Amino acid sequence: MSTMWGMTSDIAVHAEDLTKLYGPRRGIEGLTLEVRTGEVMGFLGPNGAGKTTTIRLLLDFLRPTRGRATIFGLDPRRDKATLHRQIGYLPGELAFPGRGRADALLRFFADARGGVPWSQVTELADRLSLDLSRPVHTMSKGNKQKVGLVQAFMHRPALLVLDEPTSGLDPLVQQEFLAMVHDARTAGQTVFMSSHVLAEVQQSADRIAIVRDGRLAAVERVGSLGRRAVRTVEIHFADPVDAAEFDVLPGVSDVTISGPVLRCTVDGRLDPLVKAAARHEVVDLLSAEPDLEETFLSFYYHSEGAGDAARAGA
Ligand SMILES: Nc1ncnc2c1ncn2[C@@H]1O[C@H](COP(=O)(O)OP(=O)(O)OP(=O)(O)O)[C@@H](O)[C@H]1O
Repeated sequence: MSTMWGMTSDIAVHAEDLTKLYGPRRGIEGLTLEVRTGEVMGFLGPNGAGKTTTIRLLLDFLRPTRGRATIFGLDPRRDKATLHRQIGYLPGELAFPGRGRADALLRFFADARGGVPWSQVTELADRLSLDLSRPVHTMSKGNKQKVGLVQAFMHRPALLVLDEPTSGLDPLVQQEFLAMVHDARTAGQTVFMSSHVLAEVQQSADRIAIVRDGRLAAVERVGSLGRRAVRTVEIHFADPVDAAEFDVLPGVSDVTISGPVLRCTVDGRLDPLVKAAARHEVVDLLSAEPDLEETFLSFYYHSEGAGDAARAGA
C-alpha cells in the first residue's frame, strides 16, 4: 500500500476487459490486468501488439470501446486532476512544442505540477548526461528521450507510465535509466513500462505482462521465469561419449556430439546432466547465461497450459 503520495490503494493500475477496436482492427481486446502498488511491471510485445493503445487507455487519452481502468482505485477521467500529479508519463512518440531550451521546457512542466524543486530536475539531467542549455528542437532523438524521462520522473510520482523508455538511448544511458527505475522502486513508486525487447526489462521488472496481437498472452514473475531457465551447455570430455546416454535425461534436449564435445539445451535443473557427465572424465563445462527471451518462448510455446496459469495472475 502506498500512502506516501496520499494514494492508499494496493493496486496501482487495474484494467478490466479493457478493449479498443479501431473499426475492424484490434488495438487491444479484453485486457484484464493488475499492477500492484510498488512493483515494476514490464509490458512487452512486438510492434503493433497494442502496448501504446493500452497505455493511452489507462491514462484516458483514448476512450475504450468497452471495459474500464482505474489508477489507485480512481477513475482516470473523473479524477484526472487528482491523478495528474501522481503520474509521470513518457509518451512513445515525443513531440515537444516550440524552439525553447530544455531547461525552459522543464521549468514549464515543473510549474504545471505545482512546483518541483529544481534540484530534482538537475539531478536527473546529470544522471542522464543531458545538457539543459540546448534547445530541444536541435536535439537528437536520444537527447529528446532524456528530456522526456526527466519530465516523467521529476516530480517523483507515485506511478510512472513509460512507453518504450529506452528507445534511442545508448547502452550506458540505458543502464542509468534502469538504475533510476530501481531507485524509484526502492522509494515505493510503481512503474509500468512497455518495451518490445524482453532483455531490456529483465534487470528491473518484478513481473512481465506480454501482449501479442492485441491480447494479453501471459503475466509472469521474472523470478519464476529465471527458475525455468533454459541454458545451452557444452561439455568437453577426455574421450568421445554416446548421445544416447544424455538425450534421455530429464530437461535435456538438442544433444549433438562432435568427437569428445557434447552440446545440448537444458530446461530447468542442471543436476541430471552433471551427474551423467561425471561418469566420464570431464575436461571442461560451459553453461551459457539463461536468456529470458529463450526462456519465455520455451515456457509459453512448448509448455501446455502455461498461458492459462499465467492468465490466472501468476
Ligand atoms: N489511431 C489508430 N487507428 C487505427 N489503428 C490503430 C490506431 N492506433 C493503433 N492502431 C492499430 O492498433 C494496433 C496496436 O497498436 P499499438 O500502437 O498500440 O501497438 P504497440 O504495441 O504500441 O506497437 P509499437 O511498439 O509499434 O508502438 C496496431 O495494429 C495498430 O496499427
